[in-house]
Amino acid sequence: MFGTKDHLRAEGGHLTIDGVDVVDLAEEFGTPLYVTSEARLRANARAYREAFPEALIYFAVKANGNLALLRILAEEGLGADVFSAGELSLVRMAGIPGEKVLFNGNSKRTEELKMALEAGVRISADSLDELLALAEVAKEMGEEAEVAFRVNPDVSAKTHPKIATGLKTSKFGIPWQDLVEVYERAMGLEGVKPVGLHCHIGSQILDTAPFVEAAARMMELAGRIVEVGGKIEMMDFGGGLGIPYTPETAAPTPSQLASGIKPVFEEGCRRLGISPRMILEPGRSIVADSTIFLTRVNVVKRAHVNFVGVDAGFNLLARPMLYDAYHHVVVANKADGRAEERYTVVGPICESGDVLAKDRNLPRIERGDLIAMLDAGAYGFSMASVYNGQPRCPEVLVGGGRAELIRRGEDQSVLLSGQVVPARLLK
Ligand SMILES: Cc1ncc(COP(=O)(O)O)c(C=O)c1O
Ligand SMILES: N[C@@H](CCCC[NH3+])C(=O)O
Repeated sequence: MFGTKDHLRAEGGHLTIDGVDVVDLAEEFGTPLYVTSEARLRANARAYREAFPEALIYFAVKANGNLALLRILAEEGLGADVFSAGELSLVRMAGIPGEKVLFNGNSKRTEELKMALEAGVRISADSLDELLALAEVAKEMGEEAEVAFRVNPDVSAKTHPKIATGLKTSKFGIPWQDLVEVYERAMGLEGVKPVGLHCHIGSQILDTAPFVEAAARMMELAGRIVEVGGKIEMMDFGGGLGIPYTPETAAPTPSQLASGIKPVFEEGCRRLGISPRMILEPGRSIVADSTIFLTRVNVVKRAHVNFVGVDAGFNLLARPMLYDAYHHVVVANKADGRAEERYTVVGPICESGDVLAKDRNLPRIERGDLIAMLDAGAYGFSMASVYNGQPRCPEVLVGGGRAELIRRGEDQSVLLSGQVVPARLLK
């Protein structure tokens, strides 16, 4: 019933996650609620480790920054791709060692460069300007920064335009035509040690061909760097593997991705006589399907369309609003009910775009029913906000047959957090 998601079942009319009834979870922890299957998260991490046994897998923390989940991924041997000082702090707290971290970013602050150097992590330079700034900072600190270079390979990832990152019009990376020149420049700079190349062509990519195309371009560039006497210790091919959000979608597995890019990498390395470490940076394909998002029905309004008003909106799950993204909907307390009516599920936020799911055929819905949105683990909570005065919800981990709170829900005090009212306005 749930495709390859064997952590989800319909049992006695209720949706269960790893054998735990989600209707009970909603009672115990309240709604809205993010619920993650530990078993599924570990299985996803292992699928990558098995498909790429000789590579380093760096989890993209932007997909999900929950400490308990990062700790599980650290236990599974994963490193991390971080995109800010904040994400770097999180992975260090989760126990991911500095040598398994790459600090990415297209516009890093000086303090972030310093923090990365202090933490001893490798840095991906996104531009010549940043490289020069980094060299200065490193010299001042008496350090040498190990630097990879983010390449813009000008490859179309065939995904939603807002999440394609490897086209020449994208803000990310150094145009591939300029790369060798920048690398050579770095070779002559004090304070930096160039160690390899990095790319990331986009997210939710459902075909291995763009990855293969980007890998070929990266190996071609590695060849040109070797020709000018440069060293290549790492080749990071980024993340981006998509997942089947809709029941009709097919997505490549990590092992299919490996069949596509490994031959290009290995053949290139042989030809060039180099032996860099391969790195991948998956986010979505590790965490998305491990997590469901639960939200309670407040109202059913029969109007031009049948609206189901729930207690969570795009403040807590922004993907449908931002990218017209599809998340499969299950009525969790009627999980094996027959589809009887067509509904549009909307949140409580004061914007017409606050639609979580459009035109879905579902069992008959009434106030109090529990809606589960599937595949919510990536870019779900991590993109949540308190817009419209809505504090963020709790997160729960299901593992070993029990459920544990892994993030407390916020109360309204979060809305006051950091606010200062000048005394003159308090009269
Ligand atoms: C540099 C970098 N690496 C890795 C990722 C992870 O991507 P995904 O979650 O699609 O695997 C991203 C996000 O797109 C990214 O910007
Ligand atoms: N936030 C996007 C993915 C962006 C990836 C970050 N470069 C999503 O939810 O699909």
